[in-house]
Amino acid sequence: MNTGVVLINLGTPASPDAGAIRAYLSEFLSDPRVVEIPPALWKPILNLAVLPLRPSKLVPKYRQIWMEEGSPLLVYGRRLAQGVQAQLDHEQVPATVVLAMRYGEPSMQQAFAQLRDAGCERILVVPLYPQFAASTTATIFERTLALHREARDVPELRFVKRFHQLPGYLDTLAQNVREYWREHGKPQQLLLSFHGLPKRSVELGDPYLKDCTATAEALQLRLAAEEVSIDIAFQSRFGRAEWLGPATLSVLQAYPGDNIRHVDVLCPGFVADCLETLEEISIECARAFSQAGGEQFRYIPCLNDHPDWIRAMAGLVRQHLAGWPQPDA
Ligand SMILES: C=CC1=C(C)c2cc3[nH]c(cc4nc(cc5[nH]c(cc1n2)c(C)c5CCC(=O)O)C(CCC(=O)O)=C4C)c(C)c3C=C
Ligand SMILES: [Fe+2]
Ligand SMILES: [Fe+2]
Repeated sequence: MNTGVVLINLGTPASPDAGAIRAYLSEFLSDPRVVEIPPALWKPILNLAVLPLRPSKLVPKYRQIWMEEGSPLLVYGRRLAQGVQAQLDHEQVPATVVLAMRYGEPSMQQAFAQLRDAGCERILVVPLYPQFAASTTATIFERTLALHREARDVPELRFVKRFHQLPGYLDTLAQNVREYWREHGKPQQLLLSFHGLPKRSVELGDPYLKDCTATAEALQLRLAAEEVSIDIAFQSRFGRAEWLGPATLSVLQAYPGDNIRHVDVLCPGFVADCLETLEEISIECARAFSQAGGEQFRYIPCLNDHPDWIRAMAGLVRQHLAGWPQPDA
């Protein structure tokens, strides 16, 4: 009997064109786990304002970050899946590793079909989000079950909830920062920028804010000897509701007024670089910081396909596969 592992990230448009971006946003923003406004109110806003207007604004942004092989989120996701497969093969852990996206392609449906065709009767589902939010991780759990709703022969399933305390994740992030500083020198300030969430999600019980705070504290401990001040902020606000704060953009705009003019930004909530890091942080936020009087803005890349991160992810998979008995054992 074979074992499958599916690594799942958010998803990204198939091309940096308005049509593909619209199709992606339509699927993403129609998920009631992502936008928790009653559908009768949200559908008209989505169809009459967001989908007609937002894609054309995003075209130049996606074009700026697009890589030769495709969207960075997908490119790094593929490299991670291939790397984890190679690492597990090397460790003689028998498992088939595939990549899927919650929205767009490669779809979760395709991934589960591929694993079923490979004879996998046990599947480990690994959302690529270190911190748990209902709008990211829970929707993957739900979609997994929904995709098997009609099936007659359902595989055994295990789910990874989060991995913000995984030593390999934290150590590789801290090591990346240390190496960056050794090579380029230290900043006055390190800003940890996490993807934001509506405040209401946390009030309703999402552990996301606690997970982000715990991640920041763990990184702070690992970087204490560097003696660089560390702040935490939340980026990528969407819509009119109140989101977690402080907002990354406002924090950066306020720094020069406090005489902080050399800043490094790290985005520990994203394991792969994407629009939100390469465009929103590295371009938009960098520009705003400079306009506010900042002098040096540096963005430290995500874990992407770092060999230590690939090994850490393979280790996480190994841990979660442990003790899963073969039916004939
Ligand atoms: C209600 C809206 C949104 C919530 C809640 C949200 C949470 C959330 N998102 C990520 C990770 C990513 N988001 C990305 C893009 C993106 N996110 C939203 C909206 C919400 N996100 C939108 C509308 C978009 C598309 C771009 C835009 O219009 O600004 C991406 C990048 C995709 C890419 O193609 O590169 C990622 C990754 C997390 C981790 C999270 C909650 C914790
Ligand atoms: Fe998002
Ligand atoms: Fe954004």
